[in-house]
Amino acid sequence: MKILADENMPYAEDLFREFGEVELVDGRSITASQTADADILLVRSVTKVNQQLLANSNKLKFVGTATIGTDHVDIDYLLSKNIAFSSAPGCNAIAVGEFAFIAMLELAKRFSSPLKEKTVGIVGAGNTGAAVARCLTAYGVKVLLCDPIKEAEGDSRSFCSLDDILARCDVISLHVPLTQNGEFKTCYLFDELRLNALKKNAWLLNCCRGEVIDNNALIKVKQTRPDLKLVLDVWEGEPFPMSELIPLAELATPHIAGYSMEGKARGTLMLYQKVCELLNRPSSKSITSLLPEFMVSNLTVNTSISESELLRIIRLVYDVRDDDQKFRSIDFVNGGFDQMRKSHRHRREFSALIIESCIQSNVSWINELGFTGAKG
Ligand SMILES: NC(=O)C1=CN([C@@H]2O[C@H](COP(=O)(O)OP(=O)(O)OC[C@H]3O[C@@H](n4cnc5c(N)ncnc54)[C@H](O)[C@@H]3O)[C@@H](O)[C@H]2O)C=CC1
Ligand SMILES: O=C(O)C(=O)[C@H](O)COP(=O)(O)O
Repeated sequence: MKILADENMPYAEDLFREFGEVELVDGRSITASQTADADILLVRSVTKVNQQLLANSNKLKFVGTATIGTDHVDIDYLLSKNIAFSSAPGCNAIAVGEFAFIAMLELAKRFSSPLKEKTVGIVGAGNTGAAVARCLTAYGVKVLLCDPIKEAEGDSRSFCSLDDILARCDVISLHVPLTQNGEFKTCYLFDELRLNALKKNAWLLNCCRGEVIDNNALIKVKQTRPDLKLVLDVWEGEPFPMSELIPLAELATPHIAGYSMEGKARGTLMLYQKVCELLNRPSSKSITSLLPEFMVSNLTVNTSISESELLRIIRLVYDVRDDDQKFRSIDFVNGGFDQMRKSHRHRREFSALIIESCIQSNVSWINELGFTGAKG
């Protein structure tokens, strides 16, 4: 059996070699001739999986994307060809949630404007949106949710309209899939009108898909609204973001909000489990067996923790400023965006750090944030 996998999919060889020969390829430039003799195709968000790519793929039984988003896959085409498909829902939701929370703490410090005093609006209350909300709620920040689809489905959480979010929130974080049609389409959900409706001094974070914000409109609005602060992890036209937009963002990164080692491992593992199911084979692997040891094991906190101290602890696990700084210096024309993503293997989730607190009042919120509590 031949398994063709994106080379930017950690642990693909370790997990899939039990099924046959694993060939690693550049996902961005994968061709129809490469997929022609594949039985299993494993991709990430940079591969457009469609009729053109699969024109000669007569043996293909399964396509898996180790991502949450599926806007790069023509799922109807796969269905029509009887090719099984799976994405990895939720695999990197914790990573995105922590990334957005960390970015908010960084802005709070940079502008001496405490996060705890803000109201944060989350647009899209699925796996990633809920993960951000979990961090914020654990930390005691007021959160409003906007998700008309979940609301219509009868989800028991309370929801606001997008207009409400725009009017009431100091911080807005976007967590919707990219959709081109329908009543709730998200392409250019944030157009010039909505961008101009943001509250004075608002912070806008985009960790979902670049096209959810009209990037040209964002450049235009930002020119007359220096009060707005932007965190942009995703960009229209990746891997070539608009060069004028990058300096306008406080934090700018190359679509790596979901790139924790844990998130990537979970994504690959979820596809491995799907293939086991498809082939009727037992799945024996777990993510702990895949992950390397974290550089710090235990941390003991002796006092109550201020916001800037929390950020100092978090920077031990992941310092987003490093990625921001590197991003601003990469050579976009010569593949810098993808290179930075491929070599991104340093980030861990909060759970990698075991925190013991001598102060009882710290314990529950530290654990709710996702850090691991010390055992007895
Ligand atoms: N930057 C990164 O590295 C990553 C980006 N993503 C992106 O984030 C997106 C969301 O991921 P999840 O939260 O896991 O997906 P999800 O499917 O769990 O949740 C998305 C939510 O958005 C809601 N929604 C759809 N249209 C909406 C609209 N017009 N207004 C408000 N809510 C709307 C849906 O009802 C759903 O509850 C993915 O589709 C992917 O494109 C996901 C992971 C990593
Ligand atoms: O899961 C998603 O959806 C994402 O956006 C991924 O985190 C993006 O990673 P790549 O698939 O582009 O490596």
